[in-house]
Amino acid sequence: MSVLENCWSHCLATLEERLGADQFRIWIRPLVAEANGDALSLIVPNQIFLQFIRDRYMGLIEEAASTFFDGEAPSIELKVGSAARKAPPAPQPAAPATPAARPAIQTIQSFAPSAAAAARPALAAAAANHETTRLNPNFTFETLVTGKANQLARAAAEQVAENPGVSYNPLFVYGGVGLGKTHLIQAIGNLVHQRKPQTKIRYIHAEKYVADVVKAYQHKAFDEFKRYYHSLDLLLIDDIQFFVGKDKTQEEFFYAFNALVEAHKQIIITSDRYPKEIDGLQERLTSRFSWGLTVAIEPPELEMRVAILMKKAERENFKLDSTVAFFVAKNIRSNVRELEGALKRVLAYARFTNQPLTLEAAKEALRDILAAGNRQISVENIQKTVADYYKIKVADMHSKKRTRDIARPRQIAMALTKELTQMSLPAVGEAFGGRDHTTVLHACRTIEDLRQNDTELAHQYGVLLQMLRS
Ligand SMILES: Nc1ncnc2c1ncn2[C@@H]1O[C@H](COP(=O)(O)OP(=O)(O)OP(=O)(O)O)[C@@H](O)[C@H]1O
Repeated sequence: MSVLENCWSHCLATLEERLGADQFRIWIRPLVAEANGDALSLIVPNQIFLQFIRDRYMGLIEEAASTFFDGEAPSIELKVGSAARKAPPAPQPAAPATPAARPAIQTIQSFAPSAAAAARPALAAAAANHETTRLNPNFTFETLVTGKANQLARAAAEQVAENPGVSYNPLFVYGGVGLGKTHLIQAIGNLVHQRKPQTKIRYIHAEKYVADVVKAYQHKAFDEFKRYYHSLDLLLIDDIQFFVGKDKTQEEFFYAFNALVEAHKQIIITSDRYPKEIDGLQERLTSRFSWGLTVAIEPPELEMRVAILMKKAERENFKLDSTVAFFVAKNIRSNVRELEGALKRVLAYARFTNQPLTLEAAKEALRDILAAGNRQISVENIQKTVADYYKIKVADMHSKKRTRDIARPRQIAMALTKELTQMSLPAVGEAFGGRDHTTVLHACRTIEDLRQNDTELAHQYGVLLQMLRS
């Protein structure tokens, strides 16, 4: 191996660690390195790729190369060429699980009704419902794409799956609609089940838990209800905000929570909000929720959205062109569920019309969604949404006031406008009381920095993004 080849191997190892497996596989692995005199040429498959690598990853590549040469990076050039691997090597499509190997849907242990309970028809029906408790076998860590938006949450989840009941109890995962909370916590359930099939795991949506409490109440079967829930090893409870206003449910859950945590059994909870923001949950519950670890899942950034699209397309045995993936990811920014919906639509369009999946075909397939999206997001809409959220006046978006409680929301609104509209910096400045474009740039940079370093602000920004895109 030449020195430059060695250097590239070093870069690959560093980048894989820094970027995570999915982004690495999609963006870095297709690059082919060639020594070109003293320079290192990286051959990329197409112009879009080239631009993307230059914008997003060149800094990291140069940094990695310079650590190899103790601070003296070789010159690195990007070239489009046929030597590059045309596409990320497609993983083997998941082999269809044979019933004997693994059932398509895995049934997890549930409580067995007592003879007396079974004799009561409604409770027997409730018990039968428990029998159908399911974890989705597709919701695994392998199928979960990782990026900045969820890497902390994933790391915590993996640790909990390694050592349930030990590291963080409860693990509380929060984030907006369709960002992968259910996927993540079911991945924990699936991994624990795979490693220790005898573990008593229960995944339940909070609404279903409420219904179970109601049934136990109607049939005076609280002892059985308690026996069942208090005997679990791992309880995954999804969308706990549905407990709001349900006092009896909250009381029962409080007992279950205490019993399980005392016995070092693991509880994992999701919600669309930070625990203390869930109005209508008893204080004794919200305070317990922060005993363990609370982690957020944020809306995915562009690279992660592209990675998700590529991965989902691969699972459908479809080789998605990166230009098309980019186009979809740039335009569908609200959440992963919608991204999946858009991908299905694009794939279906190509299949039905029997056309190759070109950029034009993708534009056509998503025409109405894009038109609706573009209609909704205007600077006025952003200013109003942000002002309402922070309880300030819309007029403050245009005013000269500089107090933090007004200036910060205004900076957030400017950053959102830059992100969600096609407006130029001067146009954004104009819309915010005739400010200079440098003020807008400063606002965007400040908010970008705060999003990296201030989790509360990052969460608020994520919520606003979702509100504006929905
Ligand atoms: N990082 C990711 N990688 C791959 N797929 C993802 C990712 N995040 C979300 N998804 C997919 O997006 C879809 C929606 O995710 P999920 O249901 O877990 O969201 P959620 O946050 O629980 O939503 P809700 O708030 O509506 O309950 C699922 O099909 C899931 O597999």
